[in-house]
Amino acid sequence: MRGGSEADRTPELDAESEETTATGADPLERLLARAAGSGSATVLRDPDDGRVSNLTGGAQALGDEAHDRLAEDLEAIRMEREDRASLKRVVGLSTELEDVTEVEYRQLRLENVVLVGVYSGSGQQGLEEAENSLRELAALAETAGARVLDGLLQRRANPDPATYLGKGKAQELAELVAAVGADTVIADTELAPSQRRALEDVVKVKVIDRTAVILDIFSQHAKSREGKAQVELAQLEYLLPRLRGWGESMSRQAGGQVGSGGAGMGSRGPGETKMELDRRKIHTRMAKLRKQIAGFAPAREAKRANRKRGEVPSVAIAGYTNAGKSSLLNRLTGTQELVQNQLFATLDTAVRHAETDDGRSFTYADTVGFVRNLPHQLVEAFRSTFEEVGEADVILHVVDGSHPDPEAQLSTVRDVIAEVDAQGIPELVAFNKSDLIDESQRLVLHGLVPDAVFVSARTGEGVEELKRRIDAALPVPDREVTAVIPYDRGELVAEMHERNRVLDTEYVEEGTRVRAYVTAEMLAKLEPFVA
Ligand SMILES: Nc1nc2c(ncn2[C@@H]2O[C@H](COP(=O)(O)OP(=O)(O)OP(=O)(O)O)[C@@H](O)[C@H]2O)c(=O)[nH]1
Ligand SMILES: [Mg+2]
Repeated sequence: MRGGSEADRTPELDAESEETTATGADPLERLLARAAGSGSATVLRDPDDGRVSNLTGGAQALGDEAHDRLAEDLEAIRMEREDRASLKRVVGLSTELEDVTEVEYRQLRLENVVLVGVYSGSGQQGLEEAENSLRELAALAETAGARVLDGLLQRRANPDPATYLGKGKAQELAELVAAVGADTVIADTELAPSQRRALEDVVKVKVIDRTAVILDIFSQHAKSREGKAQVELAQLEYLLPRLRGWGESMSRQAGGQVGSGGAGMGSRGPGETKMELDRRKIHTRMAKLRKQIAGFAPAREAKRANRKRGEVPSVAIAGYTNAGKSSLLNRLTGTQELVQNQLFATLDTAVRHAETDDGRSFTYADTVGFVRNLPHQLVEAFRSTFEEVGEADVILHVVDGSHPDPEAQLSTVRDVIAEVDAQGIPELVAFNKSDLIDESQRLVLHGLVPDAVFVSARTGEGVEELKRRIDAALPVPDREVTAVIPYDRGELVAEMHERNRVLDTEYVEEGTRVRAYVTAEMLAKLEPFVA
């Protein structure tokens, strides 16, 4: 049988050479045939990086163990083959409209996009990770106002330095784009300017990257003057190295589809109009923005210091975008914070007042959501809104428990918490959307963070427990005192009720006799009346 021949010891499993191998069209068959003879060493050459890996080890009889190993090898080979055979389509990405009433509004700026990504990890995990990232990109694109038609992934050791996808795959992408009538391709990465141009040349429609989409969303959503300035600065930083040749490849295309409906995703904000400005003007604008932003800091600090001075404890709500932070805040306080099934619905920090069950007041700060691979240009903008978290007494870390990869979300958020030096602050993890979580998922989440609270901002499940846990995590007045407060100093009694913990009250002739746990600050004020 052919399995024993020398020449067959190192079968090349390169997709291209598959069909042309003289000894048999199918590497699976070849391997089976060889295994049926005797186990000889099988060496696979990875066509991506040319590395050689030994898959089955030395020669041995085909015992149970060898059989298992063979099965594993076969599976690995099958997957390799599938990977190479075609681009992987990620299902369920399409955001085509179901509700016709939305059509009118969205047609104004509708872009039809196809998403592409390159991943290198091997096996199921690498693929899942890449798929999750592409799903998130789909949500981002939708938030930016686009309609996602399709999504493709290519497995490759490294993105192609010239065209991001390999040449052949880029051509396939071009065919798909034409077939579905897409007018934009979004790459799940930050493309080098030359990659973007080269890929545009192949696919013949506008190509943008993940960074551009996120910047676009931020520019649409920023409301405060500071937020707007920071986002514009980030956009200019992104634009600057991409100035040369921007749009060049487009104008080379006969009747390019780009620009027909005005500026689209990735080119709103300072993009299109300022593109004609020369670099010097952009630099001047950036310097001005930086100065403006620096000017905002003292005001922000003063506001924060004010809250600190009053010693009103604060809870910062942090978490991934779309985790349900604003929904939960609404549940906890009965306020109406903007809630949307969109990424970055909240871009500016909102502060709400609340009270513990025993009447102590504190504040909640809703913060901007996190996103995987936050563009580095935005890190500064993000950090300044996030600094508040560093001043909080408690961090309420909200995680979407129904998300496919909550662990990655947890660690992304914790990384940034560490970056703003807030790791010392007590963190309370709430797995939100418990209405969407089944028992097995609950167990997994419980394993991730054993003392987390399960809540549903939608049904209200767990909200009372969460409130209790927040109460318990807030700084406690811990100095026991008994004081008799004259009746004309009623404001002190009120303050004790509000910021401290009153154990009991009794009305005596000299005034109100109060026994309480108080903070150091309160104790100083009570000094003259201590019994
Ligand atoms: N099923 C379910 N959906 C929820 C729950 N909480 C929030 N949602 C939905 O999740 C989406 C996002 O909610 P938001 O409260 O805006 O999320 P956020 O974390 O504030 O998001 P950003 O402000 O964008 O960072 C909305 O569509 C909510 O209706 C929940 O407990 N269960
Ligand atoms: Mg929000």
